[in-house]
Amino acid sequence: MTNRELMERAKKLMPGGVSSPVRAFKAVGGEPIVVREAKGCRLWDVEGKEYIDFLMSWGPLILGHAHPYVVSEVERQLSRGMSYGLTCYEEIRLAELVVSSVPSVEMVRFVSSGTEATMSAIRLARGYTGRKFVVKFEGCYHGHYDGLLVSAGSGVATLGIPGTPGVPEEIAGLTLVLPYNDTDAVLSTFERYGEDIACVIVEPVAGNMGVVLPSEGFLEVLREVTRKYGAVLIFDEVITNFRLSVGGAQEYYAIDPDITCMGKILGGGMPLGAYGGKKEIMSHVAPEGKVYQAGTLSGNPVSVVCGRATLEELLRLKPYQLLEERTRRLAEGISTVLKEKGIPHTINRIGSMFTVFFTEVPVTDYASSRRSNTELFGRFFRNLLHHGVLIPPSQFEAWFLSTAHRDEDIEEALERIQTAVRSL
Ligand SMILES: Cc1ncc(COP(=O)(O)O)c(C=O)c1O
Ligand SMILES: NCC(=O)CCC(=O)O
Repeated sequence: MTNRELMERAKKLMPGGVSSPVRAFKAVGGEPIVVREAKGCRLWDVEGKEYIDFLMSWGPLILGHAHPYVVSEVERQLSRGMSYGLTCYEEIRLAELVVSSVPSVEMVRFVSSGTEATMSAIRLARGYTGRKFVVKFEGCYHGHYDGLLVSAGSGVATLGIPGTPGVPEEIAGLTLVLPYNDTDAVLSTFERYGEDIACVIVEPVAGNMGVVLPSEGFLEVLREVTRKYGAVLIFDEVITNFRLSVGGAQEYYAIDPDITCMGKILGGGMPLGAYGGKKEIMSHVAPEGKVYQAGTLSGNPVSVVCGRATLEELLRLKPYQLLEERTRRLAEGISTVLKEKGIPHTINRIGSMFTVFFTEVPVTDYASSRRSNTELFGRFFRNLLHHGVLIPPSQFEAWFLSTAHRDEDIEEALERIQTAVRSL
């Protein structure tokens, strides 16, 4: 069976042949691949073609695919039951790890995805403050919750979907959208609407307009102004949790948010999300408080074991320095290859995540990231895929490294990328 045959079958059964829009390769063109299996930093499609993987399931797999310890812990759990609908021992173990690792989190509620985490965090912020406005930043993506799809990044940016039919104006109107890194806009918005703002939600390092770092003082201003006006500061760390450091971006930048949204690495590849924060705020969540939020499969035992095993391994390995060095070497190597070919580009990188933008201008917000040459990105993506390198099928996403990407894999990837770029 070929990728094409299977995608044709898939398209008759599922919209676009996918379970999530970004998987359809729409913005980059070419044939989407259908995955057969993956191990470590490598992935194989149904035709048996091998890829060095820098998509890494969009972030969760910081230990690589099918890490032996994680797999053995998950297998052990599988035979003990896949869902109980009651609190289980493994949930408590993961909660303890999260609370001891993430500086601002004193209590945590597990959910099943990043979207559920941000949606629930917004509800909690509104319930806690009794206010309705939400401040978000252009090009940040916080999952597909109605009020957060406004001016969103990721697939919404990639597919150029303006707003989203199905989100009523009345709901979109409660979201105030500001440019990322624009502290003046933040301050003037608070001067005008401050008493009605429930929360600011931000990716402390943006990953969904491509990687964009917070400029100096940006996160500090968010912390100060929300505190001054009694609004809740929500860090969406769905990408950055356990990626920039064990304590995430809040530890990296030493900022103390009120609520943190988690996902991806938290579940180590299984469906799991969480939101957590100060006891003062989390005690408003039902049944302790009145803000309702629930889930049949929330805190699923298999997911929490997968997450627990992943975090244990991260705490044991402390791989952040090594990941940083390897990622730097890869990013610098790509830059050299592109320079040889005379292709203007900007690479934004932090730790083990980065984006190659096809523009010379510094990328500091959504407007500058949109100046990238997406047609060239499409060709770059397709050539890389052809030569066995899998990266996110969008200019507006992050590449991820894992501990399974060894030095020799980085060398091999750079050789493949060089060949791919030469034939651009
Ligand atoms: C920063 C951020 N928040 C939230 C989400 C939503 O998470 P999920 O796709 O698990 O619903 C994502 C990714 O999709 C994300 O990158
Ligand atoms: N950075 C954006 C995502 O991770 C989204 C993945 C998806 O929607 O399938």
